[in-house]
Amino acid sequence: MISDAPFASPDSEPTIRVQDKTLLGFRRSIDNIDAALIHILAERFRITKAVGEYKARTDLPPADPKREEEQITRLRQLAAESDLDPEFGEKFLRFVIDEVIRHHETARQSE
Ligand SMILES: C=C(O[C@@H]1C=C(C(=O)O)C=C[C@H]1O)C(=O)O
Repeated sequence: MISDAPFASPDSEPTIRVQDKTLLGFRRSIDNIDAALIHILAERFRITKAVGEYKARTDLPPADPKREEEQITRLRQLAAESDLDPEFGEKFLRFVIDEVIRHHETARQSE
């Protein structure tokens, strides 16, 4: 629950105060990180769009399972070294790669 009230009423869960300075400080950092993630993802999709167009022009298949496996292995390793759950790292990358392949299939159909 989010509230302006300084105290939680006794029978409810603790409330999050919108002026909580500590929480606001954390959230400013989260806001910057989320913005960076969006910019990084946008750049990645900008380049994979070019890859999709190139593959469609040159009759290459949309997906490259060997390359995906190499990337996933590499990024699982990086995740482990950075204290990020490698399972989560793989799931996230798989989600992104599947979307890229879908775009490549569309590019191929419209070629
Ligand atoms: C971007 C490519 O196309 C696909 C998408 C990949 C990705 O998003 O990392 C990797 C391999 C391919 O299945 C590529 O072949 O490099």
